[in-house]
Amino acid sequence: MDSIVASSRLTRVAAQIGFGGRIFCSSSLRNSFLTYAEPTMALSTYEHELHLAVRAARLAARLCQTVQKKLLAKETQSKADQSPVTVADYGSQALISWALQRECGSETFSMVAEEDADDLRGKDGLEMLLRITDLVNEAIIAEGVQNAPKLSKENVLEAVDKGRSQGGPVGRHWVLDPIDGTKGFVRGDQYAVALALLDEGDVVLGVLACPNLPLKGVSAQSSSGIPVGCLFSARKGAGTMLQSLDDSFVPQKVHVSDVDDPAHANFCESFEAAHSRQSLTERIAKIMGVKAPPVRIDSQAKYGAMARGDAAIYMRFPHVGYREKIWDHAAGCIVIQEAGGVVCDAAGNRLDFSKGRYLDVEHGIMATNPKLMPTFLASVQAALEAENRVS
Ligand SMILES: Nc1ncnc2c1ncn2[C@@H]1O[C@H](COP(=O)(O)O)[C@@H](OP(=O)(O)O)[C@H]1O
Ligand SMILES: [Mg+2]
Ligand SMILES: [Mg+2]
Ligand SMILES: [Mg+2]
Repeated sequence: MDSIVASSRLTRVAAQIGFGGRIFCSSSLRNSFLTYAEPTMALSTYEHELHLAVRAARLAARLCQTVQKKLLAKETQSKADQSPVTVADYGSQALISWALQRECGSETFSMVAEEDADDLRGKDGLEMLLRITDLVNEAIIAEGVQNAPKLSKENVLEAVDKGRSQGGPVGRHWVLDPIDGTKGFVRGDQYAVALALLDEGDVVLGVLACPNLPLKGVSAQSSSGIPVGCLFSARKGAGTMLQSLDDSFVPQKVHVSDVDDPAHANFCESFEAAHSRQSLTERIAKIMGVKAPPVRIDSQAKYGAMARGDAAIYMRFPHVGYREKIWDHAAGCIVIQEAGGVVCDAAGNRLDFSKGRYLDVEHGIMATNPKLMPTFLASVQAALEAENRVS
C-alpha cells in the first residue's frame, strides 16, 4: 500500500462534487461549481460525467455491501432466463438511475440497464419492492443527500424502468449493470457495479466498483491486511485510475501487464463454467504456451484486475447460442483500453457498443496487451480450427 497515500486535497475536491449536498452538480449548476472550486480547474471532456458516475457507483456499491452481508433467500429471485436477481440488483439500479437523473435532469436521460421492474409489479413482487424501497431510502439518507425526497415504491419502479433504453449510435446513453456477477454476489464472492457512458456509439467513460476486490493482488487473503474494495475509473484519452472504494486513498494510474512471453503470462476467466467454455480456454492457453492455471473470478472485476496487471490475458467464450449484452462489457472494456490493453473478439474486431442492448461478437471476447495480442489471436484461431476438426 506504500504508493497509495492519503490526500486531503483530492478527497476535499472529490467531496465537493456530487451528492454530499455541498455542491449540487446538476448540469445547470455546473458552472457555479467551476467558479467556486477553482477558475483554472476547468473540467475537460466527460470529467464532470465521470465524477457523477463515480459517486453514483459508490452509492450503489454501499447498498450492495449492506445486502451481501446478510442476504436472505427470499431476497433473491430467478428471472425468466433462470439467472438470479436480488433486491440489491434492483436497489443498485434504482439508486444509480435516481442519482444520475437528479444531476443530469430527466428529460433527455437515457439508460441501457440490465434490470426492469416487471417482476416487482403486482402482488408477487410487493414484498421485494417494499424492501428495495427501504434500502434505497436508507442509502440516500446515509449519504447525507440534502433536500432529497423520500422515494415511494412507485418512484423506485420508475427509476428501475428508466433502464429500458435501446441505446444505439446516436446521442448519449448511460450503460449500467447494477450488479455484474450476481451469482458471485449471492455466493459471497466477487461482483461489480459497472457503469459506462456511450456517446455517439463510443464508450467514453467507465466505472467499476468492486467491493470485494483487494486493493492489491486479486487473490490476496484477508489475513494479509491488504484493504478490500476497489474503484476503477476510466475516461477516453485520460487513462485508468484505481482508488479505494471508501475514498481513503489517492487515485492511482494503473497499467496492464507488459509481459511479452506467454510462459510468464497468466489468464483470467469466469468463475462459472456455464458462462465460458473452460475446455476451449485451456486449449488456447496450451497452444499459446501459458503455463499458469486460470484465475477464475466473477464479473467485470476481471477487467479491473487485468487493468492493473494481476492477469495478462482475459478470455470469455460463451457456450453456443448465448448473446452478450453491452452492460456486461462496456465499463470493463474502457477500463482495460485506457490502461493500455486491447479488447476484441475472436476475429480481431473491436467491440461495437452502438448496436443496441446486445453486443454481437465472433465466438467470444479476449483482451491482453498489444505485444501478446498477435500470438493470442493466432492461438485462439488455431484452437477454434482444431475444435472444428474434431466435431
Ligand atoms: N450462459 C451464459 N453464458 C455467458 N454469460 C452468461 C450466461 N448466463 C449469464 N451470463 C452473464 O455473465 C455475467 C457474469 O459474468 P462472469 O461470468 O464474468 O461472472 C452475468 O451478468 P449478471 O451477473 O450481471 O447477470 C450474465 O450477464
Ligand atoms: Mg443478471
Ligand atoms: Mg452482468
Ligand atoms: Mg447484473
